[in-house]
Amino acid sequence: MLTKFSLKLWPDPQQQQAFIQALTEPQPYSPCIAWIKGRSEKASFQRVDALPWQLPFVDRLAVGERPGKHDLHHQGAYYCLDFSSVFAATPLTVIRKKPKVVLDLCAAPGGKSLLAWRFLQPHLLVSNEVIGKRVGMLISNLKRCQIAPVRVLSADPSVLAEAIPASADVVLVDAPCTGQSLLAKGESAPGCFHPASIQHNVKRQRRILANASRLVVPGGYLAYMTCAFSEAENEQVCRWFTRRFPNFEPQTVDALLAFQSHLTDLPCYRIWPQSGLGAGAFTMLFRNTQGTASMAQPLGAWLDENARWSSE
Ligand SMILES: C[S@@+](CC[C@H](N)C(=O)[O-])C[C@H]1O[C@@H](n2cnc3c(N)ncnc32)[C@H](O)[C@@H]1O
Repeated sequence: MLTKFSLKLWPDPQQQQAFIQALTEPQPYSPCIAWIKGRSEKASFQRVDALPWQLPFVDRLAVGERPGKHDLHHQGAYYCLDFSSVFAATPLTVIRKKPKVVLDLCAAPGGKSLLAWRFLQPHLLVSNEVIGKRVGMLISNLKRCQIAPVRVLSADPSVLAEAIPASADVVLVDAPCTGQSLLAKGESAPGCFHPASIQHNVKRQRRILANASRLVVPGGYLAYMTCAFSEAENEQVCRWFTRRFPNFEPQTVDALLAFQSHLTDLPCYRIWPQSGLGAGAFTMLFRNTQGTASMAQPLGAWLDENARWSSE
């Protein structure tokens, strides 16, 4: 099934082989940390050279470093992530104006929330995780890293779209997906190449994006990302979104031009597992071009009533 899948992605047999090999013989990638406040002198990790587009508060470490074991991690000095997550969050660097509200719709365990908070410094971060049993780890990570001000919600995106429409300057959709890139980390992702599983995810991704579109203020941004490789869950979902919601304009990210997806002419960016940078990621940014006046709802009272956790 993997061979058939790779044929759809790559016309070139060498690329197909490299892709298959990255998934069947996983190699370790550089671990990565995002500093929450500033770099600490106490950390003696061996770093590898930063890439030109790497977020300035992120370090890539030498393979073999174990930053999750260090006291500084327990103290919340940094957050550990796969470099693919840093890549997926990089389109946020296009956003020049400090946002009032950043809403992360699919937030647990919290990596993208944290990167967005750290880079954009919003007046308020709202991190939502619909699956109840995943909310605890999200709160625990936000608390450990002392992210504030933040409210944590646990609601389906459709509920939020109804309750607090046009309320966020930036909405993140790090969508649930087939998780195909887990294989490149040596983890399992049962059924991840099965067409039925891909279609199930596509439907869910479209539904989340449609609801997300209602949450973005005019002039605001919507970032879509996954850790899947299938064209259906990525380029095709984005193509569907641009047709269905033409007021959402695709945004070019100059820093990522070298990562342009070869599967589309939309500004979609990808890290492939055979690049050696990370297990894999897809990312695309849209801007809501409908009007410029803010239609933001008075969020505060609704959040006070509905938040599962608040930093204040
Ligand atoms: C790729 S993970 C998010 C990772 C997270 N953004 C991070 O960087 O740490 C996708 C998340 O979407 C959640 N999810 C599952 N079904 C969902 C739905 N219907 N709507 C919104 N989120 C959903 C999953 O529970 C999961 O936590």
